[in-house]
Amino acid sequence: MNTAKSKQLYKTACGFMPGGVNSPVRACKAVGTVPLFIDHAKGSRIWDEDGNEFIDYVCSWGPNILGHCCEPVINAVKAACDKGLTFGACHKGEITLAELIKKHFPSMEMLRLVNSGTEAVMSAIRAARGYTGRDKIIKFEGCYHGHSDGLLVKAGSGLMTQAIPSGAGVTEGCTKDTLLAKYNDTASVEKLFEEYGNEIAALIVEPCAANMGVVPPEKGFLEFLREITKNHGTVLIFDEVITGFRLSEGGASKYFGVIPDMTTLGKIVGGGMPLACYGGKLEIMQCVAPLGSVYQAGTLSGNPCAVAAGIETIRQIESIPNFYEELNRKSAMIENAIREKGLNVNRCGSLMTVFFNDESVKSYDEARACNTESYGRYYRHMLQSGIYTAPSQFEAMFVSYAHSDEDIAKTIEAIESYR
Ligand SMILES: Cc1ncc(COP(=O)(O)O)c(C=O)c1O
Ligand SMILES: N[C@H](C=O)CCC(=O)O
Repeated sequence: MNTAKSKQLYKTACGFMPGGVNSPVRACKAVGTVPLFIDHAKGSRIWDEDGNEFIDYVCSWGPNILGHCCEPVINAVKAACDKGLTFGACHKGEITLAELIKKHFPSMEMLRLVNSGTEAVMSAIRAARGYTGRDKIIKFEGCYHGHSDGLLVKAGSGLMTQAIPSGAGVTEGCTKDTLLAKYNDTASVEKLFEEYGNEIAALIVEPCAANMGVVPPEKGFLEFLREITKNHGTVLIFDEVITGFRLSEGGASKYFGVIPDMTTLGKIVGGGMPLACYGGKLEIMQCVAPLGSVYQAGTLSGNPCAVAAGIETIRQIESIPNFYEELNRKSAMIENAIREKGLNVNRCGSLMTVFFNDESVKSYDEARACNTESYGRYYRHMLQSGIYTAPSQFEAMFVSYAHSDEDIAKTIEAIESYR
């Protein structure tokens, strides 16, 4: 495979951007390659600057559940662009999108549109603190909730890939109220509530962890979190930036049947544009300015072009019969091929990760114990076979509706030929 142009572009990019990238997970150091520079994409496929074609399972880290360049979404964005890129003022689309979100996430009684998952989570936590008048929060090791200061402690995603335990540049003051629990370990949560019970404003969790690789919640874990937070007056926040509109149209909350107090959404809800949101119980959201004194704002929040992409993406999902069943069917075929190869895999709906570990992975420690060199070898093999997957052991593989049976067959062939 010729990647000369990507290599040259990468060299140039390194002179302008840290590590040549605008988000660390894109750097491919962990898998022993340089990043591919993407020229264009369509459906299930992406093409790099050297003209190489790949079946894409990164899907922009989740948003492209309909595949790339879904025509109705592109047309909706074009129409919105024609009317103006940004107003910094109210417009009808915001209401339409909010209605659609609330229809599928009824526990988001009121919500606010923002520009990124990081902002959504940061704002949800601020609202929870304002509402409860408490300072402390619980997060789980290996969960990633964006790059706001207080959450960069034993976080997943790029921090796990680069083995950064807690981000430099984050003051002790910012993280002193962040308590750490272990995913799928109820005792670790109980211990924190015994010690800090009435000081804990919020517990935030990825309801299906996908930033230490995919680690689904064990049976009863989310129900336990619901119960213990309720008993202590702590706000339960489901960070559904990845799982929202992915596991079901009502996200992980509907999929697992557990209702949080607050939810954060990103990725799919913006249809590939910079848009995210947070919301939840009315009495919590009423604390947000201008109704209340929890301040949160954004020049580009509710951007009309991003809102148009979000609306059309949700409408497309709604209009396709058996949408999630189809995603599940295709994902199960890939999962089976990985298992038949004797490799370890975790799957939840259309999210999955091949783990290079002999044991099944249920926790951050088990994920960390994986052989990342072997993952790198697997990644390079898949890439050479025309399959583009996450360049890190600690990320998810995303299956989209645009992946055809032929794509799946080609992917399975690539898995089967892995030695
Ligand atoms: C679960 C989760 N929460 C929050 C974020 C932060 O979102 P963003 O990258 O849009 O800031 C991400 C991904 O980046 C995520 O996977
Ligand atoms: N794991 C991250 C989000 O899901 C990947 C996106 C990024 O940080 O660039």
